[in-house]
Amino acid sequence: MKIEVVDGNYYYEKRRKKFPQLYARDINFTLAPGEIMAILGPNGAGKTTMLKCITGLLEWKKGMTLIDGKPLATLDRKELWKRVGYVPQAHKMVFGFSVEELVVMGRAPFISTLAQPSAKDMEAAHVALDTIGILHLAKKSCNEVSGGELQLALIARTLVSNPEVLILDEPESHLDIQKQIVILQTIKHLSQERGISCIINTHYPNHAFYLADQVLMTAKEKGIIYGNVQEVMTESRMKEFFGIELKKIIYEEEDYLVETMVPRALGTERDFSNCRFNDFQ
Ligand SMILES: Nc1ncnc2c1ncn2[C@@H]1O[C@H](COP(=O)(O)OP(=O)(O)OP(=O)(O)O)[C@@H](O)[C@H]1O
Repeated sequence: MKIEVVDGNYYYEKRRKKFPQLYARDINFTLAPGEIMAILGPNGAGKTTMLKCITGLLEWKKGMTLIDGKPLATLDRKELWKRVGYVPQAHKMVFGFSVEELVVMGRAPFISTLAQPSAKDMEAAHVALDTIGILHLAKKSCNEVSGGELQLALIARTLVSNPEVLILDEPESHLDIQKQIVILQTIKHLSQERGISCIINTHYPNHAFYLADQVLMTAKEKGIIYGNVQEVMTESRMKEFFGIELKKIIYEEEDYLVETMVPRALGTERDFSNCRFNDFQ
C-alpha cells in the first residue's frame, strides 16, 4: 500500500486562535510499500495528531491522505481498517478482557456484527501473540499485565488482521530494553518479509537509525523536515529541533555497525590530574 500526504495541516478548534496551524509548514510525504518512516519531534509537536490525521481518525483541516493514489475520504472505512493496523500509545486502561480477547478484537473488521470470533480468529490471535513472544499471557486479564505487556498485546492485536500498513505511536515507550528490541526487530521483519509499510512515532534517535528509511521531523516553530534518515538526522538538525547537543556515534565491528546519538550533556568532565604520562600511550 502506498501512503501519501499532500499539503496536510491541522488545528484543534479550542486552540485555533493561538495555533491556527499545528504545523509551521504543511506536511508532504510518500511512503512506498515496505518502507518505514519514523516521526520525531519534541513533546507536544503534534506527532500523535499527525498519525491520527494520516489514518483519518482526525480529518486534516488542509490537504489530504492518499491511499494508492485515492483520497482516503473516498474509501470504505471498514475495508481500510482491514488493511491498516493502528497501535495507539498504551495507557493503563481498565479492561475487563483477557489478553487473547483483546487481541482477537483485531479481527473485528473480518467478523460480521454480533458474530462470535471463530476458531480461525482465535488461532490468528494465538499466532500473533506467539510472534510478539507473549503467548503465555493469553489467558491473563488485561488488568493484571504490566504497561509494557499491554503495549505488546496491542501490537499483537494489529497483526491478527494481516495489515499492509502499521501505524505505531511510541510502541516502545513502556518497554524494557529487551522488549524494545523484540518490537523493533518485529517491525523490521514485518516490513522486510511481508512488505508491510510502517509509520512510527518515536522519541529514540537510535530506533530511527535502526528502522527508518525516511524520517519526518517536526517541532512547532521549526517547521518540518522530511528525507532519508542520514539527511535528516544530523547533529545540527537535532540541535535545531530539540535544542540540545547530540553526538552521533558509530559503533563498528568487522561487518556490523550501530549508529546512534548520545546527549553530550550527560557526559562528565574527565579528571586527568592523577594520570601519569604513560596512561595516555
Ligand atoms: N483533543 C485536543 N484538543 C486540543 N488540543 C490538543 C488535543 N490533543 C492534543 N492537543 C494539543 O496539540 C498539541 C499536539 O499534541 P500531540 O499529542 O499530537 O503531540 P505529540 O508530539 O504526540 O506529543 P508527545 O510527544 O508528548 O506524545 C499539544 O500541544 C497538545 O496539547
